[in-house]
Amino acid sequence: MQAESNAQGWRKIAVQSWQVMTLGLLLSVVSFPSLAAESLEAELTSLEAQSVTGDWQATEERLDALAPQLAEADPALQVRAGLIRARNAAIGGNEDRGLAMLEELLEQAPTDALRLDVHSLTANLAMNIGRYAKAFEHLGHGLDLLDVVDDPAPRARIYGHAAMIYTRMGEYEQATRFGDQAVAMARETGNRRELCVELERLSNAETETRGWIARHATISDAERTCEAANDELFGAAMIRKRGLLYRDRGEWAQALVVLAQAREAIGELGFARGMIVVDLDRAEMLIEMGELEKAEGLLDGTIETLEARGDLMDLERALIAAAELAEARRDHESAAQYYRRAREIRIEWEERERDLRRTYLRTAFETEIQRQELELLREQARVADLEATTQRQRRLFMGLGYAATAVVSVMLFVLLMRSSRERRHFRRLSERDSLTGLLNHSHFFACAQQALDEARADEQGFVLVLADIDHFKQFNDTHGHAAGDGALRKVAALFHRVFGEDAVIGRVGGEEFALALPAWNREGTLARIHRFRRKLEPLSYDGQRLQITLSFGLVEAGEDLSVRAMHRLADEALYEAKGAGRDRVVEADHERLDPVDQ
Ligand SMILES: Nc1nc2c(ncn2[C@@H]2O[C@H](COP(=O)(O)OP(=O)(O)OP(=O)(O)O)[C@@H](O)[C@H]2O)c(=O)[nH]1
Repeated sequence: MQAESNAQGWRKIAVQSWQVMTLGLLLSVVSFPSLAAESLEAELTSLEAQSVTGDWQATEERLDALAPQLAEADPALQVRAGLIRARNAAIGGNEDRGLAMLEELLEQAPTDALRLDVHSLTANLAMNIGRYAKAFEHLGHGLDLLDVVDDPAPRARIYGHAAMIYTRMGEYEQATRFGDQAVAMARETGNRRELCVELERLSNAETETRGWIARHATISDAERTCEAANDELFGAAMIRKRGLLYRDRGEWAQALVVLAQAREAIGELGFARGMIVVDLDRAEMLIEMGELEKAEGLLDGTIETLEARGDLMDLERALIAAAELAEARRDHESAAQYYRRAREIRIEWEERERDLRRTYLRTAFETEIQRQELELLREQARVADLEATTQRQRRLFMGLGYAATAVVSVMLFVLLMRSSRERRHFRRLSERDSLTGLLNHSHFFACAQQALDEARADEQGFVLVLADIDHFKQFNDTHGHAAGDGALRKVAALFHRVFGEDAVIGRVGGEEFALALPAWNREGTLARIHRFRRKLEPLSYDGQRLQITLSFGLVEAGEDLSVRAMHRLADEALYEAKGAGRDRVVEADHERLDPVDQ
C-alpha cells in the first residue's frame, strides 16, 4: 500500500519536469546544523526527506500542522520550512508564487549558509521555468557567498546548480569545473544522496570535456552511490547513461541490454518521460541496426505524447527517428513530412535556446561591465588618492622650500650683517688708533686733506694743530707704561670734548696728536687751545696726582697750502715750542715755508 502511494506520488512529480524533481531531491539531502527545538528540527528533517520520496501535497499538510510551532520557532527553522513550501508551490505548478516565497526567505534567512540555499533553489527554479536572467542573478549571488560559507552541504548545492546551469548553456568546461567542486563538497558531507546528485550533474558536464574512461568512471560511481542512497530514480538515470556510453563506443548489443535495464527500472518508478526518452534511445539504435519492426513498436504513440507535453527536444528526436524509419522503408513522402516537422520544431527549440543564450550573454556582459565599472571606480579612487598624496607632498615640499628659503635668507642676512659689522670693525681698526679711538696717522691726513678741500670750496678758514705731550718718556719711566696709556686716553678724550664733533682729530705719533679744524681761524683756535690747557687736570693714578703738559704748533691755511705743507709748518712750530721750554703754543711762520711744500 505504502509502495503504491509512493509510486503515485512519483507519477505526480514526474508530470512536472525532470529538473523540478531534482529540487525536491536536493532539499531532502540538506543536513542543516542542529538547532534548538529538537523535535521540530527532527520533524523538519523528516519532512525534507519526504518532500523527495513522498507526495508534495502530503508534506504541505504536515507543514500546515506544524504552523503554530513554526510561528514560534527559530528563524533558521522557519526558513527551512519556507524552502520546502516554495519548492512545493513550484512543483504544484505555481512557480511565480514559489519564486515570490523565495524572495521573502532571502530577507529572513539568518545565516549566509541559508541565504546560499535560498539563492541555489531560486536559480534552479528560475532556470526550469525559463526565467534565465533571474536564474543567473541568483546563481551569481550564491557563488559570491562561497567566500563566507564553510558548510560543505550548501556549497555542494550551489556548485551543483552552477554545473547544471552551465551545462544547459553549453559552457561545458566551466560546468565541469563546477561539477568537480560539487562532487568534492558532497563527498565532504558524507551524504550519499547529495553525492549521487552531484555525480549525475558532473556526468552531464563531462559529456563534452572528458574521455570515455573518465565518463564511465563518473557514471559507474554515480550508479553505485545512488543505489546505496536508495535513490531509484537517479539510479535508473545512471543505468541509462551507461547504456548510452556503450552506444557511443559502438557496442550496440551491450548498449541495448543496459538500456533495457534502464527502461525497466524507470518503468517501475512510473516515470513517463523517462520511459519515452529511453524508448527513443533504443529506437534510434534499432533503426540504425535495421531492426525496423522493433523500432516502430518503441516509437508507437511517442510523437503524440511528446507533442501533448510540449517537450520540444525529445519531440524533434522522435520526429527524426520516425523520418529515418520511413526512409528505411522507402516511404519518402512520410519521411519528408517528418523531417519538415522536425525542422519546424528545431526552429522553435532554437528560438528558445537563443533566448536563453541571449539572456546568459547579456547577464555575463552586464556582469563584466559592472566589474569593469567597479575596476574603473577603484582606479579613479586610487588616482584621486594619489593626487591628494601628491598635493599633500607638494604642499609639504613647498612649505619646506619656503622654510628653507626663509632660513637661508635669515642666515644670509645674519652673515651679511656680521660681515658688514666685521668690515666696519676692520675698517675702523685700519682707520683708528686702538688706544685712544682717534684717527690714525694715515687716515687723519687723508681726512684732513678732504676737510681742507671742502673748507676751501666753501671759502672757509682751516687750521691745523700739532700737539705733543711733554717729557712723556720720563712720565712713562716714572709712572709706568700703563699710566702713560691712561694719560694718552685722557688727552684724546679732552681734545674731543673741547674741539667738538666737527674737528678732525688724530693720534699721529706715539704721544703726538693732530687736529684739523675746518671753518676755524687762528684766534678761535688759540682760544680753544688755551681752554684745553686749562682743563687738562692732573691725572689720578695709583693714589698720585700726575700733571702733564703739552706743546702745540699751529698753522692757519694760506692760499694753496697742502695739508702736507701745513703739517711741516706746524711741526716746526711745535719743535719751536719744545725748544722754548714746552707747555706753550707756537704759531707757524708761513715765510719759512719751503717752496717745494706748497
Ligand atoms: N705709555 C705709552 N708710551 C708711549 C706710547 N707711544 C710712545 N710712548 C713713549 O713716548 C715717549 C716719547 O719720548 P720722546 O720722543 O723722547 O719724547 P719726550 O720724552 O716726550 O720728550 P719731549 O717730547 O722732548 O718733551 C717714549 O718713551 C715712548 O716709549 C704709548 O702708546 N704708550
